[in-house]
Amino acid sequence: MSKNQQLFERAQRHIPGGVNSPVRAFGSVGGTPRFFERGQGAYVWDADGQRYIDYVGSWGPLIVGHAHPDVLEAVQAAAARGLSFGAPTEAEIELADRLCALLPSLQQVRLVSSGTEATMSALRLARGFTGRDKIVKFEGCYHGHADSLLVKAGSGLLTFGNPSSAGVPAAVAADTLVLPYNDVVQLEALFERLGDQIAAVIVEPFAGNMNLIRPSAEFVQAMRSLTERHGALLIYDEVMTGFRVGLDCAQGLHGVVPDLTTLGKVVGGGMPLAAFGGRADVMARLAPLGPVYQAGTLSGNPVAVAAGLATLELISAPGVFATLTERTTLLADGLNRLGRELDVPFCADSVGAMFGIYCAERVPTSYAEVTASNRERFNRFFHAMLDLGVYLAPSAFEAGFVSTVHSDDDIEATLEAARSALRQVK
Ligand SMILES: NCC(=O)CCC(=O)O
Repeated sequence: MSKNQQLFERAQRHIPGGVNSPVRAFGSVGGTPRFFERGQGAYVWDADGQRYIDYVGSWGPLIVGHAHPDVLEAVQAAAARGLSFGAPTEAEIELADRLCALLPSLQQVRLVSSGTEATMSALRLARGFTGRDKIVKFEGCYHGHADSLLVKAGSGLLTFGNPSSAGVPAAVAADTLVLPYNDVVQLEALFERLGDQIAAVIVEPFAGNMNLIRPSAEFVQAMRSLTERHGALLIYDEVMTGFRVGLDCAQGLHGVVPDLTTLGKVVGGGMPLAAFGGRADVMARLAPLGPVYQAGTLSGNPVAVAAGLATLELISAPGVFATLTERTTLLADGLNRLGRELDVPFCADSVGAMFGIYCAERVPTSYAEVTASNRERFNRFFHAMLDLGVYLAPSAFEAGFVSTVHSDDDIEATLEAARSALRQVK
């Protein structure tokens, strides 16, 4: 038995499924999850000493790669001053100032510890602000694991074929209205019918939890104008896209000013940190100013804030995002070329430093199209790549991530591996 297999056996004794988050299990691709011992730059090493080029990056946060010296130094210095105070610190102000400077839609921001907390809190705030109960989400979008959002959700729910979680009271789910992503006609019809009861529309502005799906310009425009017209809030869930698709996030690329934004992953640089923020009049409804309660012992944790600040500093340097975007495009273009060359229904797409790989003839634009892709071929491709030293997300429904330390050589090696993998799975 390999060390990975031994660890997996051991893990399953006291940890359900052997993992602390379902997407880590190789539940849909099969086989043994890799147990990582170390990460450096663009690479990770598993318990058997195998090295992989890593395109998961802890599911998004590691935009400057593993163990970046600047991030480590900031974290170590902060840790030496104390792990947590449960009281305000100056560094929190710095991070809030920085986020508000980077995103014009943020007038005020509150720090929390996970993306789930950010979306859950933003929704409660939207409901408290509007005095309305209903929310609109889109099929295949994943906004963390708060009850009201686990309805027709993407990520692990889609991967494991259980898109609406058990344990969510029917009464809670009843206030979550779910529509197909990119369907303007249905969105207009819903607002026509129930517009005065809808507190908010929450959306992944590029869907990254059902692989990578782009919104159409009409869809983006409709979400903004309909919410505005009907007194509902538009929540851009940028936990994944924030500082990942660009320094001005998806909202910058769309030219949209949402009412509220949620952030996570990159803002914490690999530490548990997330945020939600937006219009000052809305944020003023939060306790201790207003009646909407939201709290956290570790919110704005100084060690996490240090990691976030150091990461944002690194990616704010001139040219960083241009290079990141170029490299990610190089990867997607190369994968598209291989699909054509080898005559396999296989293609890719990318936005900023985020990419999608599809075992399909062309890039899907909807949940229906993406779920019609060839999952069985993806699973074999995943394993072939893993054997060749490339770590992709173990699911046909998750986006991939490139970091600032993936070199042109890494991309080239990945494309070489993909050529051989595609030949195997053809
Ligand atoms: N798309 C998956 C995630 O973004 C979150 C990772 C997790 O659920 O562990």
